[in-house]
Amino acid sequence: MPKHFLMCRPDFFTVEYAINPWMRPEAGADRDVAVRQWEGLKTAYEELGHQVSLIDPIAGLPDMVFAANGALVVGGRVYGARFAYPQRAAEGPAYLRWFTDRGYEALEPSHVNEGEGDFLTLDDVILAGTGFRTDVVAHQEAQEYLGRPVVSLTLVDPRFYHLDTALFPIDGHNVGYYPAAFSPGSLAVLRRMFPDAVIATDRDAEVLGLNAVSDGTNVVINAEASDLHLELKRRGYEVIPVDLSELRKAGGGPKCCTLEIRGEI
Ligand SMILES: NC(=[NH2+])NCCC[C@H](N)C(=O)O
Repeated sequence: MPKHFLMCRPDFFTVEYAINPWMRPEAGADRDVAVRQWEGLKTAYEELGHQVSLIDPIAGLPDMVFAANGALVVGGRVYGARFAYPQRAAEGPAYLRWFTDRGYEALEPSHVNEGEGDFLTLDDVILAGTGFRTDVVAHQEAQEYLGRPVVSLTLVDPRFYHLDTALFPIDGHNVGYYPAAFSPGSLAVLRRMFPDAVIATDRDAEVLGLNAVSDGTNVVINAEASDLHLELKRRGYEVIPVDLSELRKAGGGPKCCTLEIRGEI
């Protein structure tokens, strides 16, 4: 089944502030390299038959490339984002406007939440992260608006500040995740819900290997996550490695650059 993704070209990408432990403004980042790597990701999706729509980047919003944070779209309904840090605040309304301009039904959120960075949608449940960015009350707001069960998971390692840095849906019913990123209670929930999950190693997690995008057959994943590649191949998945090393300097990977639009209007 082809998917529909929203992406944002990193034309204004920089690392000029630090809101997660990956970001080192003094080290900077190369925008041209970032654009080239991002083009590689977009091409990978298109070659797999997925549709990519684009939102115009805005000068002064260097993290806008991380489209996953812009909203959560399920069944054609758009739950808007409200960013935790002022540096990214203007992205929420910009992404929301992209959808309302195209006729989508949308909710302006009352609570802090960073879209698909912290909400990952499976067939029967939405997994929702909290602890660093998204307020747990936003989980309830999303459940009420989208009419899907939302399960809250608490993140405890600041390197894995969004749920999508520590876990990814492999298909509609199973996930891969990094156990050390979760609180003991949340880890017990994951073990109960997903007894057959793919468990990532420290090495996978440290290259943001969990920040992957699967269509149920193909997994688009950071090139360096070699342990995960092997395990996914062993399970019969097609591994599509991408190099997003320049965007990782801002704490992002393939999934961060990708907002899935589920259910057209
Ligand atoms: N979905 C994601 N994990 N996005 C990555 C966002 C990176 C961005 N620099 C931030 O800290 O907000």
